[in-house]
Amino acid sequence: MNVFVINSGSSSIKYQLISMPEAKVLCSGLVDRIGQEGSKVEHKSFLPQGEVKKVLEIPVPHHSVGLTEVASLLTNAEVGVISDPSQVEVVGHRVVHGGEKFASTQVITPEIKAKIKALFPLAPLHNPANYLGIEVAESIFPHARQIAVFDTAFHQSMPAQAYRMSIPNDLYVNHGIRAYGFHGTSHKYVSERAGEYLQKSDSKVITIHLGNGCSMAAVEGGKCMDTSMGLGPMNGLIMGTRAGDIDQSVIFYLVRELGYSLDEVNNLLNKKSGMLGLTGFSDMRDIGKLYHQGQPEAILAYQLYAYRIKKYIGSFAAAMNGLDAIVFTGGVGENDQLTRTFVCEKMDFLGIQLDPEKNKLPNTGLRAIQTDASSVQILVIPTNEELEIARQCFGIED
Ligand SMILES: Nc1ncnc2c1ncn2[C@@H]1O[C@H](COP(=O)(O)OP(=O)(O)O)[C@@H](O)[C@H]1O
Ligand SMILES: CC(=O)OP(=O)(O)O
Ligand SMILES: [Mg+2]
Repeated sequence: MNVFVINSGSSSIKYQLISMPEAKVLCSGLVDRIGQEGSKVEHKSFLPQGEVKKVLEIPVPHHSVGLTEVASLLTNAEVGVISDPSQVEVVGHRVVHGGEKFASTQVITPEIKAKIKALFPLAPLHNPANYLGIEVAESIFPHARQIAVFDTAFHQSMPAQAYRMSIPNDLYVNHGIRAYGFHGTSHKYVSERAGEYLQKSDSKVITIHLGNGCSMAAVEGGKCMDTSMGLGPMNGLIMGTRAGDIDQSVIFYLVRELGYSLDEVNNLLNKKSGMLGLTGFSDMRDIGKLYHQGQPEAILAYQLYAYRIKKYIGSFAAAMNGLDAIVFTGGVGENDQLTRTFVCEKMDFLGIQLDPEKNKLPNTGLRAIQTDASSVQILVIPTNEELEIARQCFGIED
């Protein structure tokens, strides 16, 4: 069964065509900078004769243009891996917010689409792009079953003490205001890999997903017990452009004293804050270069970014009453040695001791980077949200 997995972001689409159940990746790629200057499609096909790459530097004004280009690459004479779009039997969509309705993968129906749409205000950077991806895929692959895999699903196992907020009960009961958590597909995938590696069914693991969006999860015996994101994917860790946890007073001050509208506050905290607000850059590679040049803002930004992660490690270890492993994943977690160094510094009281040499190992797969004396394992595990989505799609089709 061919599953085409689409991970639509606000300005990018990541995709993979995966043949299940053997989990063979036929092709993969990225449509980047949608609606901006310099947009492009980077495509890789895994053909019998080897890997073939194709880069299209073309205007991609919106998601439908990007997905139409990708669909034609699937059947392209040079890099194509199928002969007709009807050979895609399932399209698996990453949908960021599923609210309290969806603890599992769903076949997309008009009702499901309406629910995804109703959650736009809670995930304004993500759900609209996910919805658009579904509509475009329905027109390009009309014969395929469209399936949604929700970022929130893995976190539905959290106990009430982790997801409820200390505000009047009515706001939860009648309006669903609670913590939901995100990046669940990634936290699930890497925590399962960690559990297999540790060979311990009741393992206590903290997963640290550091991409453009960043979040952490406390996972005990394979179940999520707590996570750093909440009602929407804004709070918790410092991210590329999002502030993460912030004192509520700041919002009132911005509105009452500095004349911000609520939309402007939302835009500030989602798109202009985080590492971008601290350094002028959101991409960790740029900030890493500035750090090595000794730029004070970049040094402070690294300190803040890591300090927030350390605080969550401490609180999640306390919440689980123990810790077997911490897992770094996502573009930054997998690749940035400096972030891992900062995070693990002065954590030996918890049994976390990084081996600086092992920390330099290339990102070629799962690796353990702690010293022999470290009682907590420090793992780097490349995430694979697309494979996890394909598995879940196959699971409900099977
Ligand atoms: N070699 C690297 N060193 C440091 N940071 C990296 C490296 N490669 C990617 N990153 C960072 O990873 C982040 C993107 O991560 P990714 O998981 O792809 O994000 P998302 O899926 O949220 O778009 C960017 O901040 C980027 O700078
Ligand atoms: C939920 C979320 O923050 O996703 P991303 O990291 O892809 O922006
Ligand atoms: Mg991501």
